Amino acid sequence: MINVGIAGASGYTGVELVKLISNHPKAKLCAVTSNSYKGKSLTDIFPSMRGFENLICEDLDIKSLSKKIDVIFLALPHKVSMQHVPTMLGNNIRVVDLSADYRFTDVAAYESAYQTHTSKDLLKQSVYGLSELYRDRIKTSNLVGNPGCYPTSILLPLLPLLKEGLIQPAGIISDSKSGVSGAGRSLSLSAHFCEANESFNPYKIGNHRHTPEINEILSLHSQQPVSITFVPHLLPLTRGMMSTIYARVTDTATQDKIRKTYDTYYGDEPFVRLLNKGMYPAISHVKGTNCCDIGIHFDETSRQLIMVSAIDNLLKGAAGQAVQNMNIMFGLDDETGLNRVQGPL
Ligand SMILES: NC(=O)C1=CN([C@@H]2O[C@H](COP(=O)(O)OP(=O)(O)OC[C@H]3O[C@@H](n4cnc5c(N)ncnc54)[C@H](OP(=O)(O)O)[C@@H]3O)[C@@H](O)[C@H]2O)C=CC1
Ligand SMILES: CC(=O)N[C@@H](CCC(=O)OP(=O)(O)O)C(=O)O
Repeated sequence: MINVGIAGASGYTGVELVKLISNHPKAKLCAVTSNSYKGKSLTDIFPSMRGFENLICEDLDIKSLSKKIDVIFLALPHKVSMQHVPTMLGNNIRVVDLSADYRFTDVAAYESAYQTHTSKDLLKQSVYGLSELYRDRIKTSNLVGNPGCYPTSILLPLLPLLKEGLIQPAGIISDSKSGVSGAGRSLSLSAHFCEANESFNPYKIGNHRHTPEINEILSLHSQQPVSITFVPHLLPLTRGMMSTIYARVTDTATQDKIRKTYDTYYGDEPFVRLLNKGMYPAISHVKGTNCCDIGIHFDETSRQLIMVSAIDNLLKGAAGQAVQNMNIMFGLDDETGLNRVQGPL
């Protein structure tokens, strides 16, 4: 059994982790932390947990946690994670961090999008947690920087084609949409029901903090630096995310080669589903699952490739992928504890 702690269990990704770990056949939920709900039980915060999981939220006290857990999920805001990670690793606790604090290898890129990094040395040691593409490094890692939700939806369709030289690194555009839970549980005006309901709008065009994360990973796998045009939108949905990505193909690309490349990379992957020609993803088809569905349209005449991906931002975009990474770190099959669909579809 893997003994698990969840820091930030009172948040949206935190409670998804609680649900997944409570149902995981090889993991035991041993500790949950929260500042504002310290001393309260999980059912006080989320009444839907009544009868399923009733742990009491405790302080994030690393000495006390280290006596009962092997691994911790940090469902905490950026900057808060990096205040705790060095001490956790020093106390032999393996870490999957859902914040952006350990996603970057380039300190300057992190600091340009977030804030001064207080444990820069660990960026060399941390592994980017895009499970399908970084599995070999995740296996032996003590510190995984779980990807952002938008980057997961964009990198999964793009990376195989970019690595195999089938799309041009210049001029990639992603038009992406997220449900409101992507903004977290603490109230922001744009997430207010009256603002988001029955509406649809782009935001942070040209200055979203996921752009440097996406560019860094794409550039690491490309012959030349990549600078993507990324336009996020807020959808009036609780959860779910879709990215429609436009790229020019290279001279060698054909429909057949594109499909074969996806088969090579994802044919054996349980959570990436390439749809047949003429079929496209829908948020309702991935909601409650850890899957990323990908549909493509290739126009031979214009040499334009359109990739459409859909994920559940709270699962493959956060808690589900984090559990997938824990499974990889502890030598389990990726699917362990993740092969069920949550909620009605
Ligand atoms: N929502 C999403 O779709 C995705 C989120 N992420 C990332 O996952 C992380 C968690 O996100 P999400 O669950 O949405 O956020 P929420 O705002 O819903 O939850 C944040 C959690 O952190 C705790 N927290 C806040 N401030 C502090 C602090 N100073 N010290 C200790 N704990 C604190 C909060 O509760 P309390 O005050 O009770 O301690 C709460 O449990 C973030 O880094 C986010 O960027 C990544 C991918 C997708
Ligand atoms: C709808 C919405 O507001 N989405 C968030 C997604 C951020 C997220 O959760 O990712 P990180 O972990 O990188 O912060 C946003 O655009 O900032």
